[in-house]
Amino acid sequence: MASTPSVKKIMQPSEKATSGYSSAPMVRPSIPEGKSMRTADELAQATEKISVRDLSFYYSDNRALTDISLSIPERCVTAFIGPSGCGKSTFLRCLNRMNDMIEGTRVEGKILLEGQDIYSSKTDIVTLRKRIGMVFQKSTPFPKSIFDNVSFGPKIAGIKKKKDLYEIVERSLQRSALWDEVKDRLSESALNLSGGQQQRLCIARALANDPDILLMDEPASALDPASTARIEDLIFELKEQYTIVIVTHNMQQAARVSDQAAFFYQGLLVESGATEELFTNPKKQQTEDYITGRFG
Ligand SMILES: Nc1ncnc2c1ncn2[C@@H]1O[C@H](COP(=O)(O)OP(=O)(O)OP(=O)(O)O)[C@@H](O)[C@H]1O
Repeated sequence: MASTPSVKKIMQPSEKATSGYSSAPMVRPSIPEGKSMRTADELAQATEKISVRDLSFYYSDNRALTDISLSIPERCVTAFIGPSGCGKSTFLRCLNRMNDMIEGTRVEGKILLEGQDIYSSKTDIVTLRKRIGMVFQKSTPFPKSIFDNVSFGPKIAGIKKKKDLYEIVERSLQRSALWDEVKDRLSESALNLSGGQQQRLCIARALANDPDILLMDEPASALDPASTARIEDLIFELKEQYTIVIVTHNMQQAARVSDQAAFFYQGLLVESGATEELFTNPKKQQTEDYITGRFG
């Protein structure tokens, strides 16, 4: 007989003594001025790219996500925030079915991509993962040339002509803001690039598959401040063309790059909304406590 999944409860602020609360001064992340961040009204009017409905996710008998419902607007940046272990990465991986690769996992509920349930038996996973590219925390270039790294996906997809591949490589590297730095050394090993360049190469590799959604799991957490700033600028530029979902521990980063933010805690979506509002006037005390650094 299957055992009952464990259900985690939300910690109340009154339990702060044992829940990672800090006595450090509260610091609210500042919303940068002059950046074209979508307002709540604009988000409400944006086309819905992904609709998550009552999603629960299990690692064997352990429920890691409970009844998540969230709308992800097209051509906007949505940031998932929350303390370690709250389920941000698990949720991100649900969006392109990367969790399918982990044995014993199970999903309840629906994720609709432009109205089509990605967990339907009719979904072709290869096509889905081409449409929804992913960039990880640690850059993972193959030990091959810069050109081969970026052209890898298109080659697998059957594109053979050198000229076509070159065009894709050039376009992808331009979009990932790396072209000018590498155009004269495309045949050099990707492993010779700096950490920040390698991460932009991985973004180019994802873009080469011509996705319309990019999932990014802590894409800048291993980088120095200058490389982080480049990735953040890039995310801001890419949202003109792509729907972007980013997991970040860094509140300032979420405030700088995202239009919408979703705060998770212990597998629950506590609150989501326009970043500007969530960071200045959250509806829930828990959100306020987290974004001002009182716990987590
Ligand atoms: N492969 C796995 N097998 C079993 N349990 C897992 C697996 N990956 C994550 N979990 C569990 O699921 C829960 C959510 O983890 P997840 O990595 O999604 O959280 P997170 O918010 O992304 O954390 P972090 O910010 O530390 O990366 C945790 O309890 C974690 O232990």
